[in-house]
Amino acid sequence: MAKVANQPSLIPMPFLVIFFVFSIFFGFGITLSKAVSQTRYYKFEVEYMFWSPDCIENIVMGINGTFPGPPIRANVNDTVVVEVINNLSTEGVVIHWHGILQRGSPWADGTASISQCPINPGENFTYEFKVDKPGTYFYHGHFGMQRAAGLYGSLIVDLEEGKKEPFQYDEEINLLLSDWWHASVHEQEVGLKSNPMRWVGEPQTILINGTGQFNCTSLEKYNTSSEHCEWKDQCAPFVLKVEPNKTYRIRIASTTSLAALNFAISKKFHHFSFLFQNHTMLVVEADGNYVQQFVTSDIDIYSGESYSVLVTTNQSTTQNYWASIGVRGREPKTSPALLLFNYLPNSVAKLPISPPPEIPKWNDYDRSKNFTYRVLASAMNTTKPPPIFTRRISLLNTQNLMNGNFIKWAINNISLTLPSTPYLGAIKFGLNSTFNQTAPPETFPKNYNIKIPPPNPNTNTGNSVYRFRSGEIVDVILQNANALSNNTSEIHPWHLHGHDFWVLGYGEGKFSDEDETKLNLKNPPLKNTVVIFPFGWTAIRFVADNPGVWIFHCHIEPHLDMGMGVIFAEAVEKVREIPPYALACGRTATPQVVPIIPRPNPPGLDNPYYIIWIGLVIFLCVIGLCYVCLYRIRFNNLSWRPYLGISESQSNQIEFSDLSQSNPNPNPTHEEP
Ligand SMILES: O=C1O[C@H]([C@@H](O)CO)C(O)=C1O
Repeated sequence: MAKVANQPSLIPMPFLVIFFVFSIFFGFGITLSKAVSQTRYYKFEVEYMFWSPDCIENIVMGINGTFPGPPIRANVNDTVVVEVINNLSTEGVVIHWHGILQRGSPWADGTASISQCPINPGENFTYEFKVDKPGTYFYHGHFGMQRAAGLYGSLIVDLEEGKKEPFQYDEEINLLLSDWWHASVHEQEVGLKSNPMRWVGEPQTILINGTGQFNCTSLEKYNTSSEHCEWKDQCAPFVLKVEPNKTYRIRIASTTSLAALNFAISKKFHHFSFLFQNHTMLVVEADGNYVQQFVTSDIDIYSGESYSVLVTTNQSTTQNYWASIGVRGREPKTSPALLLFNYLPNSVAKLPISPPPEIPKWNDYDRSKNFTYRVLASAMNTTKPPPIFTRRISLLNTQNLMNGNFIKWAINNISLTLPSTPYLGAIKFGLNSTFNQTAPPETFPKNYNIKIPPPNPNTNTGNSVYRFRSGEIVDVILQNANALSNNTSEIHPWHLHGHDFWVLGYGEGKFSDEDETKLNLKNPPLKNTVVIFPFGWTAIRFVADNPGVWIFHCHIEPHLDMGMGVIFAEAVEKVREIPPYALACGRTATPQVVPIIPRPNPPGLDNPYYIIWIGLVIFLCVIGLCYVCLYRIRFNNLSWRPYLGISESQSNQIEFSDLSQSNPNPNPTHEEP
């Protein structure tokens, strides 16, 4: 009788066990990660439409028939897919996702001439990007002055489900602030390019989530019995219905074309303070990064910035209260917008007994600096700046003349004019003739006097690029200077695409060696937009670790239009796929019909429950398979033997050593004694 040998396995046992365990983790890992991260699909049809943002009928650039565009909301690690359909009759369009870093998707940054070609009228383009950081963001047009035309909306990224913010609140309110002109952006743009230049002037109205009231004091507006101010839907006064003794997270983002704003919630230190409200704000987030929390009665917010503040409704419940939003940094000609905190169950018609909080004086720069300098990184922000830089670029901001007459803004005496071929494609494919290959200046003359108008008021225009190797640690010193008029220097909020940067410091006058020693490497805030104050400097640091082409520019829309920006190209050789339609213009256009980027999977597949089921089925199958293998091996039910050409009965007679033979004898003659 043949001795039953220890059963060998076709697949060694340890391997099977590893495979088994790995399958479980892998199956579950995929299932869970898919279940928690989703793809959020949006379809945006961009069109001009009649609208009355401030009760005066005008034309706005709306999305899906609404102004501002629909809010986008996603969780960290989600993928956002936005199909943009251009329904404008005669203009191209692009949409930039402000504050989203676009790691691995530089083509989706939505910047005309930089990351892509404008989407032609009647055509569409699908943006697809991952949101990897929680925070308060927004999106807006980035072609010509389409942001000023009203092409914007908010974009909020929440933490992954189940994760908690490091602060507590009961409810959330989302405010997107903007400014509004009655002159069309076409008129504004032609004015800026004319000789003599026709400046856009101050905005007519400040809008809160797209509504404001022109030429009608907001107080009148809130008085529902006022005959002077018609109460129309599209410009209804902004009312925040709040419940007493709750904490609200107010997300505030500014997409203004020009105005620096102040959001004031209370009036401090007044003799009759018992008459006034004393709401306070606790600042907790800036540009999608947690900050060292501090209490304030008002915040300054520059175009391109965002904040989250916590407000507790702890005032007398018998009243309603005002908050005001007014202009800072430029002599205001625009009345502040008002916002009513309607303490429920009070009627909305109950006007507050305390007057609206006053906006600080527009040119009280010390106050502005005091606020801005308080924004520092929270101790929780573990990303510290590298201690040294490997490259420093000093950018002198001047207002200047071009060809003797045209007014421009210039950086190191170059006023940016964008090329027709997007840089991303041009650099990736080595199309050197599409833009100036001479490197732009890394600095400006040491003896430049920033206190006087440019001595040689004659700027060049240009489109050259600062190129960075992967991993370079870049410091940029933004140096402000006197504009064309004597004793004038303006505020500029600078925004960098593709990165957050550390704000290492601000200072007065010209940046010096002494300033260098005072830079903050301990807790500099991470931001995507930072201000330079008049006649001052601001120092930032970032690591060039995001392959792509990114614009760094003044977020004042007319200033960018007048050339106030530079182009950073980072390790473009590492950029992988660029959808062909993104490059279907200029020298990157191909002669044949360019396919439009295929639509991703139908939304149903991304339903998390569906994915859970698929994952579960795969998991059960793997378990079943492993079980069958292990069972058969363990209990000698060797039904796989036929695959080796062995019958079940014969197989029982085989010694362990026989299996080492490559072709076991089908008619064994040898028997155990
Ligand atoms: O760029 C600008 O031009 C005008 C003014 O300087 C010339 O009219 C202004 O206020 C700006 O910010």
